[in-house]
Amino acid sequence: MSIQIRNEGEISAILGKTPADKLVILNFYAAWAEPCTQMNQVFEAIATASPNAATYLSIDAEDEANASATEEYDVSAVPYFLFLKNNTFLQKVSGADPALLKSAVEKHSGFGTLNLPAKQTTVSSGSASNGITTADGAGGEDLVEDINVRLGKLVSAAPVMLFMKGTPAQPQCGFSRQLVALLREREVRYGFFNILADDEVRQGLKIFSDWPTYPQLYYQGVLIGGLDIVKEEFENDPDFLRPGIAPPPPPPTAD
Ligand SMILES: N[C@@H](CCC(=O)N[C@@H](CS)C(=O)NCC(=O)O)C(=O)O
Repeated sequence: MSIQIRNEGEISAILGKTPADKLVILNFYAAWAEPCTQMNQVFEAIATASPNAATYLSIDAEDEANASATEEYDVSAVPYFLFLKNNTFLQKVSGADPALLKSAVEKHSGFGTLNLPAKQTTVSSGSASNGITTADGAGGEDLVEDINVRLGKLVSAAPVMLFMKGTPAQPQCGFSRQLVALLREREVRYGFFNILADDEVRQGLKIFSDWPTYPQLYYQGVLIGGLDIVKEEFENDPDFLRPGIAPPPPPPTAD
């Protein structure tokens, strides 16, 4: 079984007492992201099949207590696996790719071939980005359709979804930083997508939602707006986005 990390200090303590030749694998995940659920199962299956091959750490990338770790290890998307030995970076595996994760463990642990149940090593049909599994577009009309299908899934990936520049732990723009601070202040739980890591989403969502800028906040797949709108909503309604209470309808257009 992997070790569930509760704060950044636990990672340092474990790294500090791990022998120099032993592999350490950090699994950064988000609870709301379906590809993370799948990869968490693969991670646990590997840890169970080969408990001595590595020290296996599971880290909730959205937990405030782990914010400095996600910053230090530059986690901009989940699932995200980091391979370390003697505190030195060896490899990262980003996205939901069970076969790649398995082969990276085999390569760096020196423990040979891992025997896992077949279903644990099947690569899903899509590629993963920012924690969301996407369809592989074939081109032309199919591709356009796939982008819209993908965006439709993305905006509903969590009840409250924030599309931002950077991550909550490391916002890359003042507007995104302010919106993260507002949500944190109001204790709103949300999923996030770093649009700087995916230009297709960055440009596509502007058209899809007819909103030209970031951040963009969605509630149950419906656009609420950018920073100015969300700020206004919080000022006008103390219950805005409070769990169990629906927000007012979204504004018709960006100005
Ligand atoms: N007043 C806007 C500010 C947001 C904004 O102007 N964002 C710009 C700069 S970070 C943006 O996203 N530009 C489009 C882009 O970078 O793709 C709001 O309420 O959200």
